[in-house]
Amino acid sequence: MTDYIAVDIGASSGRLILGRKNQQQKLELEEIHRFVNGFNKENGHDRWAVDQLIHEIFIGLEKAKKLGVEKAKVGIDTWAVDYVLVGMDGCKIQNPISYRDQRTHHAIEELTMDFPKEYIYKKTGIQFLELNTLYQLYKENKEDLKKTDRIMMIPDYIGYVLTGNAVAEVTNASTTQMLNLREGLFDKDLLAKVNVYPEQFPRLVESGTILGTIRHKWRLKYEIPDCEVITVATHDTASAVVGTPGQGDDWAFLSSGTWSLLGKELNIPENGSEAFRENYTNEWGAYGTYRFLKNIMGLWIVQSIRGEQNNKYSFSEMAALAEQVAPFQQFINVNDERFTNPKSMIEEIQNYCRETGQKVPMTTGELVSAAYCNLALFYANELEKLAKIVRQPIHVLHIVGGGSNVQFLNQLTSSLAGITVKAGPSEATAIGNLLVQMISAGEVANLYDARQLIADSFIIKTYAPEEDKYEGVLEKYQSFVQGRCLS
Ligand SMILES: Nc1ncnc2c1ncn2[C@@H]1O[C@H](COP(=O)(O)OP(=O)(O)O)[C@@H](O)[C@H]1O
Ligand SMILES: C[C@H](O)[C@H](O)[C@@H](O)C(=O)COP(=O)(O)O
Ligand SMILES: [Mg+2]
Repeated sequence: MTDYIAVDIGASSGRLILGRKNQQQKLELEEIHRFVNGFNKENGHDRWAVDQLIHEIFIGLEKAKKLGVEKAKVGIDTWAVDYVLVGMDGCKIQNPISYRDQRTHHAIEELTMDFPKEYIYKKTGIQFLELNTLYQLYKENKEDLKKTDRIMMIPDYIGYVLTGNAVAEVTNASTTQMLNLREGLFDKDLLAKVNVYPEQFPRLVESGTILGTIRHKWRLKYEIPDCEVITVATHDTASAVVGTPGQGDDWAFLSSGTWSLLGKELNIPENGSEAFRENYTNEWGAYGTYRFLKNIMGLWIVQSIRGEQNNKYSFSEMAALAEQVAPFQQFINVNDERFTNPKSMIEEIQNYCRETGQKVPMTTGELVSAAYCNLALFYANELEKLAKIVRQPIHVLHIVGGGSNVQFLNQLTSSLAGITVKAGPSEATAIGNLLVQMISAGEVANLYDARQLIADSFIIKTYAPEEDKYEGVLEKYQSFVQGRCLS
């Protein structure tokens, strides 16, 4: 029986999860290590401590060895868009800058002055977010860029440090907004626009490619199993979509973690005028699919509230406090860029409500209820648009990720959107990571069988709309947001 280890590093936390098929042919998980992730100010920018993340991975692998794992396959997935500049000496030039750093403010307007957005969208089908790699490279330190031999996306860089082999895995490479949909390569015009040469990116590979074994020098330093690294769907959201047990074609996914990513898995990209107008993206998925989705601010808002209160409450305690508050006391456009990285999320929410003449949430319960209610409203509003753009009905929303634990939010979403919600698994990203490894090892036949295995192995909770509850609330929200631009 082969052991598989998923390394899933989201924006707020990382985890190593050991997976294997048990005697009953069910997928069995064991969380062997969890650690906090986050960015800090360093050399004038918000940066990720990537060496610490790599150290945490080795600590997790040492724990696997102590559990008796002698040999394993390993897959690494992380958040998107961010990258490491690697110099001629093969070493990183600086710690990678976080996508929430202020440096890309107004970068879209600047870059698209002489490079129309419609043209970029036709080429790439990727949504316009200031955090995209394209705008980060546009604003990158020119001296550092000149010293750069390779530009590696975060999970590719981690795989490179572990094995010595550098690749650009397509699901995460697509989030750069520099992959040409038609050519299947980095777009020459966009590379030139940001002064990057094609050879500065490693070769593109599909999910499921064997990257190599962990270098001997690491086995001298850490007591770890004999590991072979597989390049999985290295964008964590791509792994989350693989790990979503959707069946048939009337389902949508909501990867609910630090970000909420709401979308549908398509077999051909949808980069027409309506998708462009609604700023939907066509991130590449595993096995030739496309993740037609929209980024929504997500539980970052709740994480920020918790952090500002010195983690006084656990997330489940915060959810319980929110449930005691009468819902929908104020409307908030959660995608307003003011919530991307404010000094104080609590003050930003309160100022938003003051400026719009609404009740100001003061207690933790009121603040978290405002976050949940307005996330659910955003989801319901977007589901209507999503179904229209893809010209397919959506009857089921699969909510996966940590947010799938929030029963109150799951039920609100089902009632507002008027559709069935299926919640779980919360570790869908890690599960999707493991399943791509199992498919590449021939232990699971394909994506369809992988999703069947998930449905058979984990408890998925179903929520049905509560008839006539919150009658008219969505319509009132829609007219409120029409009065304010909704990104
Ligand atoms: N038991 C819980 N109750 C309420 N919220 C939860 C619970 N577990 C996780 N969450 C929510 O899920 C979020 C983390 O989701 P996760 O998918 O682990 O994020 P990421 O992968 O971005 O680190 C937390 O910020 C929290 O809001
Ligand atoms: C900027 C990207 O959209 C972002 O990386 C997002 O895809 C992501 O990382 C979601 O994963 P979390 O687990 O961090 O919410
Ligand atoms: Mg995650």
